[in-house]
Amino acid sequence: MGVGNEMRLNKEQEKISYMKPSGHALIKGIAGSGKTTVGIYRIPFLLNNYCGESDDSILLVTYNKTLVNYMNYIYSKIAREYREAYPSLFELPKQRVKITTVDSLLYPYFLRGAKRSDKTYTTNIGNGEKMGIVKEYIEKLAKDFKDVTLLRDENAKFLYDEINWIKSCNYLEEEYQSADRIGIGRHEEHIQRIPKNSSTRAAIYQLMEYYTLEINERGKVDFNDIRSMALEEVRRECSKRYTHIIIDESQDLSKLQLEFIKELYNDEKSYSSLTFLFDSSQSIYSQSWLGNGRNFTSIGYNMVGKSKSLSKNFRTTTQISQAAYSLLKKSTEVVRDENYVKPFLVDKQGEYPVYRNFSNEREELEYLRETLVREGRRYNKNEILVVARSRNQLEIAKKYLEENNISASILDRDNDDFESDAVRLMTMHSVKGIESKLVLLININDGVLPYYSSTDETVRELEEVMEKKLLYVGMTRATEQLYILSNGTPSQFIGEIDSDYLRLRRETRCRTYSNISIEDYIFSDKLLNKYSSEEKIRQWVLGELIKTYGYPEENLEIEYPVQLGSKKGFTDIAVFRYEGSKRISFILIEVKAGDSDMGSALEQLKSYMAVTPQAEYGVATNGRELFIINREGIEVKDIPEFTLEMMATEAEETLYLDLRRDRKLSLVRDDNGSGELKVDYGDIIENYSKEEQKKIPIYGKISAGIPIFMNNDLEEEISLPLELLKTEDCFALKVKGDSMTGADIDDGDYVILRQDISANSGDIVAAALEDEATLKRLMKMRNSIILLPENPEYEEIYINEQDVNLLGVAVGVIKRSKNVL
Ligand SMILES: Nc1ncnc2c1ncn2[C@@H]1O[C@H](COP(=O)(O)OP(=O)(O)OP(=O)(O)O)[C@@H](O)[C@H]1O
Repeated sequence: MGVGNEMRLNKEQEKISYMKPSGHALIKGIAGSGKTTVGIYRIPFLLNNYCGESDDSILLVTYNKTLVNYMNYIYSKIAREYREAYPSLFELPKQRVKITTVDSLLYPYFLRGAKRSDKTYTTNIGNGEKMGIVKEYIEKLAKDFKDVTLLRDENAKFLYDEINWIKSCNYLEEEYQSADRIGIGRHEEHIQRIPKNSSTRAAIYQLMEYYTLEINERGKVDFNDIRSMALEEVRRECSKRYTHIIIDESQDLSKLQLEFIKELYNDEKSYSSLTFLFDSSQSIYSQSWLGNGRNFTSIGYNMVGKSKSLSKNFRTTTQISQAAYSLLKKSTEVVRDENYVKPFLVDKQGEYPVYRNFSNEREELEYLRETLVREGRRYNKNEILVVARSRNQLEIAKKYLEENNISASILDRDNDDFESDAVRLMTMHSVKGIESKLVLLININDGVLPYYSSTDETVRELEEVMEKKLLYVGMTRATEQLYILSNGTPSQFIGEIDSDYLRLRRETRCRTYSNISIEDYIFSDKLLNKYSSEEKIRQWVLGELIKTYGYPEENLEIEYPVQLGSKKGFTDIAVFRYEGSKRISFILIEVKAGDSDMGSALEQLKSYMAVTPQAEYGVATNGRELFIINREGIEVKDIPEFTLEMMATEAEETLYLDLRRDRKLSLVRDDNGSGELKVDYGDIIENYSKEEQKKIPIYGKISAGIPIFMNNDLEEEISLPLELLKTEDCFALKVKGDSMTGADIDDGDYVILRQDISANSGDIVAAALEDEATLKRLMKMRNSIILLPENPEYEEIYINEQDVNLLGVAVGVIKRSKNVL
């Protein structure tokens, strides 16, 4: 979570933060929905109201040291900022409140236990030594368990994970034999990782026992030994218990850790509380107990009637949320979890995530460097977070950046300087719970993500789900802008993110490359070689011109001839606009196959533009890289979107939704110089002379889906019959977003609004919310207003009547595309 000066808890969050404590409770919430926020805000509330006795105290606990550091950092920041406004709220007697990790609570008990048994242990055991022991005993056991094919050297890493898992669950052998592995065995069709009651499980259990004995004999312990010894010790005697415990990221705690926390809970007071903050979509460890689908009853709590959900992501922009959810949406393992919370989009306008693929690591690093320099103009270094799957990849990136004079620092459990003036680097696992304005996920390659610990198919299927959640965690860390980079073959998960939500460049509308099937090719009768890889790229570009930029097919041409001296050249695509009936090829596009060098493509493009004086823009792309230049050959952000003015005006036909009369009309503008407008009412066609029309101004975009900044720049004008507009003052806005699609209002349409400051229930209105504007259907309640989207993916906006600044009431819509109705 971050610190927003004006952050106010929403209703759901307020209810949870200030609810009367009554035993155990479950707060489920999607990434960024304010679970940690609620946890932190609940502390002063509990302290002031439910900590009356001298032994009462509060514990906020999680598994991850970095997150604890971060929570303390945020907590003290909030305390500082809000102390003046709410002196009582943040004046916390420190000794009554503890924010810490489970393991640091555990450790003293482990030490006490070791002392009691007169033993000294060291945790100094490296991965090499661990694997060595596992392999040694695999060999021994393979002789006794001849039918167990898993007992092979190459599965050592997997078997080691399994050992860890058994230990983290504190299982006896018969419990392990009947345990649902990874917890998703609840659904019959799900695979058991290893068959229950099998000799394979017997062998693994024995391997676990041998392994533990061996390391203990060497005077060493691993984390699970520490935890289980501590659990034994705390059960013998607990030295401090807490009246209120809040567990953040509870989905990722192991059973041992959860059992330990239970021992610290003083449930004897009438106002005691144990709160689990939980998100099944973010469980990223195989040892996670609850996050892998296990019911809370498995740790002794029945959550029926005790759970609440937070479903709005306040952290990321709508665009980043859409991309992140699209990754999880198709994963049945994730969405069928009984604790899965369906996310709702929050209107928070931003830019789409950028996805780039490079041929090698060096190119990717260079792009990372360039991006950091470019984005460094908008963000401080410590607002930038680079995230990779492994520590090793971070080391490589850090080295490269530092060689290029960009200070970078790897944040981990020992380094929690969130404010230092350096780009922050973190692994995907340690970044959980944390956020940053700009996030760059690097090395999202095949072989890196998903990472498999075994060649066993069933194991891989299960690990795949976890690895997908890991990418989801990474993506949902960005509050403003997200970049996803890969090199070589990209991770399979990239293809699972809906390409609608990815862009090749920031500030360019063009979506990332996606494969179009040959049956859907356009201009297919004109294609010389349908099967070429260049054609794939061209079809993707054509698709973008039509879907993203709104150009009708009539405004596009392929193999457009240009005269180069005595020779004829052919540009791959030309985009036209019309001035009256004059056709102007104002964008020329050169496409190349995926691995082509862009230098020569750019040269070719420039030569074509040089002999085509009307060409204002040139585009060159190979699907991976995209260059957009102007006539001077200088790179520009984007090509223009299609506008009605670009149509051939001799028969410009548009569709108009008359909202007042609920009818659809066709408008045809003649180009005989008279400016006459013909309106087809269905039963009658009327002609309107110029004098019978009214010019209305079109302002900058409004968001139907996403409130965006109002832009007062006058863009252009539109003429409509006076009869349709009546005498009122009207203006038009261009719609952006998809939250009103149920009312036939789509992205790129023009909505005609009557300037007004009052509206009736049921009207579609444009309203300004602070500096932002949004198009929604208005409903009046007693003292408040609900702004309703017409798309089930979006949530309604509740607002006090006096806070609504009405811009206008929609009277009609000019459709961008005439094919939609
Ligand atoms: N009501 C709100 N209004 C505006 N911003 C909010 C609100 N609630 C939370 N936020 C902000 O949203 C971000 C995410 O909050 P928080 O970290 O508490 O979510 P979380 O559910 O714990 O997320 P995750 O599980 O992804 O770590 C933070 O920046 C927080 O300040």
